Amino acid sequence: MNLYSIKDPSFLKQKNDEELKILAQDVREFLIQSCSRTGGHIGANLGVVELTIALHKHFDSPDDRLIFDVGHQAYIHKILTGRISEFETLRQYKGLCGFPKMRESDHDVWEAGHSSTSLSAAMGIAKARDIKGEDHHVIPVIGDGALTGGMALEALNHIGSDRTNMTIILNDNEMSIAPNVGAMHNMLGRMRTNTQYNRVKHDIEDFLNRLPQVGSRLRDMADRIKDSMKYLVVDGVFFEELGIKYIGPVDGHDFAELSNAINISKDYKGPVVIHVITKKGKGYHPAEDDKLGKWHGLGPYKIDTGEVLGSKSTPSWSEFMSNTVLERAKKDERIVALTPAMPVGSKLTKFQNELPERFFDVGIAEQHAVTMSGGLAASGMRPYLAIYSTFLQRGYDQLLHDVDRQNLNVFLGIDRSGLVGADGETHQGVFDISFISPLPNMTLMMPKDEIEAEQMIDLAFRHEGPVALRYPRGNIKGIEAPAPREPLEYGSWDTVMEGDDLSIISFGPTLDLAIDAAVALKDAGINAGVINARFIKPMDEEMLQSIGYAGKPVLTVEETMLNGGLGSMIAAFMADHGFKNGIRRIGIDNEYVEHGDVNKLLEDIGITTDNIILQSKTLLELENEKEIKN
Ligand SMILES: Cc1ncc(C[n+]2csc(CCOP(=O)(O)OP(=O)(O)O)c2C)c(N)n1
Ligand SMILES: CC(=O)[C@@H](O)[C@H](O)COP(=O)(O)O
Ligand SMILES: [Mg+2]
Repeated sequence: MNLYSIKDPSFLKQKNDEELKILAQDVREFLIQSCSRTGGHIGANLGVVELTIALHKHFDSPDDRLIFDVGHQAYIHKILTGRISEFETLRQYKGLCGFPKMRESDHDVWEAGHSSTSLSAAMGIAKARDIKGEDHHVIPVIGDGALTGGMALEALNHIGSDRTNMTIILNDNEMSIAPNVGAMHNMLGRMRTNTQYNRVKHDIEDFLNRLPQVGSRLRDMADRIKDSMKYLVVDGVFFEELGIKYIGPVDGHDFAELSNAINISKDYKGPVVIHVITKKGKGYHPAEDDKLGKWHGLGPYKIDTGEVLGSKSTPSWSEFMSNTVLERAKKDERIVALTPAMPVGSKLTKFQNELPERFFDVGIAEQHAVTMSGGLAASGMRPYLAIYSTFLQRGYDQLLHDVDRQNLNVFLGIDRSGLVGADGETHQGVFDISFISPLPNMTLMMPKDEIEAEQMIDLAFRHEGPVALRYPRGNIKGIEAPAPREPLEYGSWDTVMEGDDLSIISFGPTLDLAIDAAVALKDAGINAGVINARFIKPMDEEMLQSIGYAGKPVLTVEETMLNGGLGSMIAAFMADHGFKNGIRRIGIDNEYVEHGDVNKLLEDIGITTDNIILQSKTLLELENEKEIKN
């Protein structure tokens, strides 16, 4: 069929299974073609083509509420709700979002990007339905990876005890981004292979139903036999014991099985989980055969070979960090590495292969990862926890209460610090400075290049107390065979360009923009100094005092939120010490930054060389006006 003619999912009601199969084929073909040009979460989406079609056929979205966990697998949902023509702009600046987005469609009733939120959201939506006396279905769709997240378990605990009516779709493809891990994953594996329990249970139910006159004592006895069967034939009937009816396992690529399971669930009063077995990457060989998680989400690729396009000149920051830590770990047995489900993104697979006994992928469990790092440190180990800036948000209390408060030697590698681009609002790594800097014992750094990063790694493993090192998405500079540098002086900033007219203070990738601006300003007769504020906490107070006494205006440049960023800390320092220097700050002002090419986003925000030049000039003009008035 012409997929471009789809306006909403209502057409599915008339389709039989054979027609749905053809539709699924067309959708797959479209996804493979379209994502080869734009990139995106192709593997996850190819796995849920039939499932999403079946959900839209049997439920009535948007009255019935489909809630996609993480939301990276909602492309088919977007196609079926009339958004196919926007796929050429997927994850691009001002284009279609890679996750559900309420402003795009009424069918997107919940937004996400972070994992394991769907069940709590579903509980809230279902409770509101019940309080308001409404009558619609609530259908959270959660993956086996997302089920390893603590929030999902907290929600199940509530849903099961409350017996709230909803249909939970558990999409089990045995993969998180990497192969899934953990006891929950092992348990699902046993359920997947154990169809015996369901068959026996079904046979008994069938038998009882066919005997309408059966006496209550006989029925009670049969029910007890049926209940005890689960202990005999299944390792753990986790969901049923929680009070959630379990239907499955269901072949997630078979429309008849899916329809049957969904229809049973619709008649049931109370919570139901349908355990759907799918194959990530289904229908496209490179993605289907992927055991490493590369095809979970990626950039444009060549369809015939599966080759990922785009040149890679230097190693990524993640690769550099993980490999440098690995080299140190080979010499220091106290060093262990942890990741909450991101061994692929954080490039820790080499560490995992070479030192498996000192590597922990704990699943999507940021809170656990942070506190476990604390536990390791409390016992004399030197844990390195690689964690994306955006996902560290979920481990904040653990960072504060468990790690920082106890002043433990945990080394956080804060991956994807700064703007990340295509994933957008939910994933920009721009809040960590604001939430980490108030923690009294924390050291927070960001290097300007990999040489400085090496010095910081060295410092982090020697330092007593928690240390966080931010590094961006993207690649290192590839500096050739540098001379070994002196160890970093703790808390010291570095003057990279002298200049008396004003000080431009920056760190990390934006430092280069500041240097370019200062060079251009020199040509315009303005003597701008540039300072590398490589320690965000503690700040170099000696240097700030000297700037303060010199009365130099200050321009700060950072790819983070202004509220709580370095600029605001410098402004507070100046005010607290009675300095009246003029200060301007460049950074992100009180808004969420959407998806798109990082350079375009930086331009929108004003984190550019041109704007640094402009703001420097404005700052100096304002200072001159101030002087004239005085
Ligand atoms: C809190 C949080 N941690 C980590 C991630 C990164 N992440 C995105 S999808 C994903 C795997 C999810 O696996 P699953 O739920 O099984 O979905 P699948 O991709 O297999 O369909 C991970 C780890 C995230 N989005 N949110
Ligand atoms: C959906 C999700 O959270 C991840 O798949 C994320 O998109 C990975 O981002 P990177 O590509 O930066 O590793
Ligand atoms: Mg999965």
